[in-house]
Amino acid sequence: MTPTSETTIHKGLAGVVADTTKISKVNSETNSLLYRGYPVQELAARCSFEQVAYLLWYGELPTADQLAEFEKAERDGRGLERIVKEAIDLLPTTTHPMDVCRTAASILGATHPQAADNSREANLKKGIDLLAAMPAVVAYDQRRRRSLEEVPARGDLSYSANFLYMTFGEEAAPEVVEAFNVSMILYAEHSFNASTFTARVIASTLADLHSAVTGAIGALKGPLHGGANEAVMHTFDEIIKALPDGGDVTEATQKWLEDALANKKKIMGFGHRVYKNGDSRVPTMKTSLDKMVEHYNRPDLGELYAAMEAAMAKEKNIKPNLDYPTGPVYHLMGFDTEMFTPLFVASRITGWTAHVMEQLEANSLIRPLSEYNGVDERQLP
Ligand SMILES: CC(=O)SCCNC(=O)CCNC(=O)[C@H](O)C(C)(C)COP(=O)(O)OP(=O)(O)OC[C@H]1O[C@@H](n2cnc3c(N)ncnc32)[C@H](O)[C@@H]1OP(=O)(O)O
Ligand SMILES: O=C([O-])CC(=O)C(=O)O
Repeated sequence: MTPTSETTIHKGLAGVVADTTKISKVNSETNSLLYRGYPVQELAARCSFEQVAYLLWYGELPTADQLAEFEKAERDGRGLERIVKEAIDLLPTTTHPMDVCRTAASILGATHPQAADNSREANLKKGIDLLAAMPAVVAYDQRRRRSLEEVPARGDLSYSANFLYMTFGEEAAPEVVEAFNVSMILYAEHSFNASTFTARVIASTLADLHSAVTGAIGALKGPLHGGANEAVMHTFDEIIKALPDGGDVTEATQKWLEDALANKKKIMGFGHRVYKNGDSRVPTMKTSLDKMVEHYNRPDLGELYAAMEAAMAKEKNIKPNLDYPTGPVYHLMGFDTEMFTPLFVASRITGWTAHVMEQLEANSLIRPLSEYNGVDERQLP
């Protein structure tokens, strides 16, 4: 079929249902999100990120024995091979951490013994190896930017506790580990978002899983997608910088927003392609933010968060998405702003790879059509 000017174009594929999935259900009418049928809020309240990763990949929550085996595989894979560290060391510290993650994912693929094997069994192994390695990549990169020595992984800690330990060199408080675990669970999966769809497009050509993940990292980097969690913090920094001593945060935020909207800027951390009445994950993450604001005694950040949310509601009637509360949570934990989206990567590896496996189970090359609107056929001079 050759599209004509009468063909309906679905710009940005908005509203297009491209395939079925059993992995998650995003329901904008009920403002809900299910992973394999379970409400994400319940998973965040009662499960570890490791349990959720297992659920996304295998379709069911693990039994105690299955979880023990799964956790052992994740803990065994925590170290970083020398080649990955050497490659990271070759990159200047001006390199964006998302480029470091993308490079690391590519090297992990180039050196994986089962790289070319696209069986489900091999892809599960590659998935857990990536899940185990990415925290080490992020922690290694964060520390080298601060001229600090690498901290080796601890096999006696959970995924989240070890992630924080490797990054900051000391055990985090239980409430901080809990908030981090919640963020990992909420970021894990969200149906056909741009980076997951990228992974599925790449998988549909029968390329290998690491290629799909590497491409997905590139798609996540943009500020209209995962990069928004960093951008939220840049917004807060700008408002704080412009705030005169003893100035009113609400007024300063309102002014910043009016200027930004007058300049036709998109306000990062707000709006969503699917949810038009608020993101299902925000209330859970906001509760974690409140706990972190209290834990670190930073009511000023809580105030700024509330001021921008209220100003956006007044000016545009647009609600926050998950990146809005997550950015300040990671800031309070001590991560550099540029490390926020790599944290999203570490979590979303689970969703991406679950989708790669699902795509391969009933594959069809993803190749839409385009309507040509360039110059008519003509002769060479
Ligand atoms: C984890 C995630 O990836 S969640 C998304 C993270 N991304 C962001 O936070 C970036 C900021 N948000 C946005 O740019 C958008 O809301 C998107 C890209 C997420 C969704 O966009 P779309 O569904 O394509 O909606 P679209 O951009 O067409 O917006 C519809 C209207 O709302 C406005 N709008 C939407 N979001 C915003 C925003 N954040 N700031 C200002 N205006 C906005 C648009 O300007 C547009 O207005 P118009 O009709 O007057 O032109
Ligand atoms: O679904 C989307 O378009 C973006 C998003 O919230 C996510 O990937 O978590």
